[in-house]
Amino acid sequence: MTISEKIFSKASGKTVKAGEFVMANIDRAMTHDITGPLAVEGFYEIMRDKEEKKVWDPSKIVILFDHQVPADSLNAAANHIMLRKFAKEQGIINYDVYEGVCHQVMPEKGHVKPGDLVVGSDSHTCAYGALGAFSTGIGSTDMAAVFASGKLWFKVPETIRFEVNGKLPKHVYSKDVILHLIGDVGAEGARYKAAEYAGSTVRDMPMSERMTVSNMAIEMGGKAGIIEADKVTEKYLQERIPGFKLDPYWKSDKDAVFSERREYDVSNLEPQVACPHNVDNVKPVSEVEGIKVDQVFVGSCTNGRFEDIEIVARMMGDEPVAKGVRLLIIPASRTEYMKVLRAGYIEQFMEAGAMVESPCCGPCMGGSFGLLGDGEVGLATSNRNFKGREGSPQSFVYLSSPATAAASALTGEITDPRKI
Ligand SMILES: CC(C)[C@H](C(=O)O)[C@@H](O)C(=O)O
Ligand code: SF4
Repeated sequence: MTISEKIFSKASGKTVKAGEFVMANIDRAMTHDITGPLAVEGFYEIMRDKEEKKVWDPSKIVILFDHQVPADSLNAAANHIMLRKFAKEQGIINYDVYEGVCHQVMPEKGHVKPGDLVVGSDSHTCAYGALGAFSTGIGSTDMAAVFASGKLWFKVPETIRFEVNGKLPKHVYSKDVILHLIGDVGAEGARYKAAEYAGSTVRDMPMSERMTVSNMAIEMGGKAGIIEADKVTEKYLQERIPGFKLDPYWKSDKDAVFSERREYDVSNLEPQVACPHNVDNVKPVSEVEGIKVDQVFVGSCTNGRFEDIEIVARMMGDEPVAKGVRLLIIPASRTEYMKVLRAGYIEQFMEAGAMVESPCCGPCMGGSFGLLGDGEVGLATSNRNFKGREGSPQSFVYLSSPATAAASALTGEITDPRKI
C-alpha cells in the first residue's frame, strides 16, 4: 500500500486501494477568515431543521485569521467577528486572531501528525504532507459538511512518486527543487494524485524546507504532497506533541503500486524562477537575469519561516536594498517573527531599507496590502504568479527561493544568488 492508501484505509475503517470511493473520518479541519464565513453559513443551513446546531467535534476544528489581518476593511472585520462568534458558540478553543498564516500555524501548534487525514478550506493545505499526513484543500461547502458530520467522501488517489537524489549545490534550496519538478510535470502533471517526495535530497531537508516542497504540490494539480515521516519529523513533533513517537507504519510499502515514478538528480541544479503568469513557466535563473524588479516579497506559507528569512539576512549582510526597490519581509507566524526578532534581523532589515510586517498572507494573493501597480514587476518567495495575483492584472510576478529574492533585492534586478 501507498501512504495514502493506508491513511484512507484507517479513515474509512476498511482496506482500500487507489481508485475506490470512501466515506472518511476527518482528524482535523482547518478554516480561515476568507473561506470560513461561507462554511459557517453552509453549516447552519445543513443544521436548519435540527434543534441542536452543534459541530461534530469542536476539538478537531481550527480557525485561523491570516488573509486579511489586521482587518483591512469593514468587510474583513465583519468576517472576523462572525468567525469568533461561531468559535465561541461551538466551543472551538483553537481559534486565534494573530497567530500567523494557517499553513505555518497548523504544524507549528501540533495539529498534524503522520497518518492523519486533514482537510482545510484552502488549497495549500497540502503543506502538512511534510509531516507524513494526508492533507488536502476543500471548498467551503465541503467544509460545512465536515463541520456537521466529521466525514467527507474521497476517491482514494493514485500516487506519483518523485525520487529526488543528490546534494544541492550552494545557494540552491528546496524551493528550486519544487519549481524544477513543477516545470517538468506541468500545472496538471499530478492532477488528483498524491505526490510523494522521496530520495536522499528530500531526506536531507530540514522540516522548514520540506514544508516548501509539500506546500506546492497543488501547483502541479496534486491532491496531497507527502513526505514519509522520519527522525526529522519525529524531532519536530516531539517539540510540539508531548510524548509523540514515530510509528514506522506510515510509509509506502516496498511493493506499493505507484501510477508513475520520476527520478531527478539535483546535484547540478541551477536556482529556478517561475515566470509570469503560470507557476509551471519555470526557467533557470540565468535565462531571466537582469529583469528589473520593483518589489521583492519574502514571506507566505511557502517560504516565510525563520530559516528562509535567515537566508535573506545572511545574504544581505550590511548591504542596503537597491535604490527604488521595496523589500517586504513578512514572517509566516508570530513564533517565526519572534525568532527573526531575537536573531537581530529586524533591525538589520530596517537599516537596509526593507520593511518587516506582522505575520499574515500579505500581498501573496493580492487581497490585502503591498499590491503591485500597473506595469510593475514583483519577485516573491510565495507559490503563485497568476495574472493579477499580487495586485494589478497589468503587473508581473516571478517566483523564486529566498536566496534569489535576497540577491535580487540587493541589485534591483533578478540576480543569480551564486554571484553574490
Ligand atoms: C483564499 C484561499 C481560498 C486561497 C486558496 O485556497 O489557496 C488562498 O490562500 C490562495 O493562496 O490563493
Ligand atoms: S500565504 Fe498565500 S498561498 Fe499561503 S494561504 Fe496565504 S494567500 Fe494562500
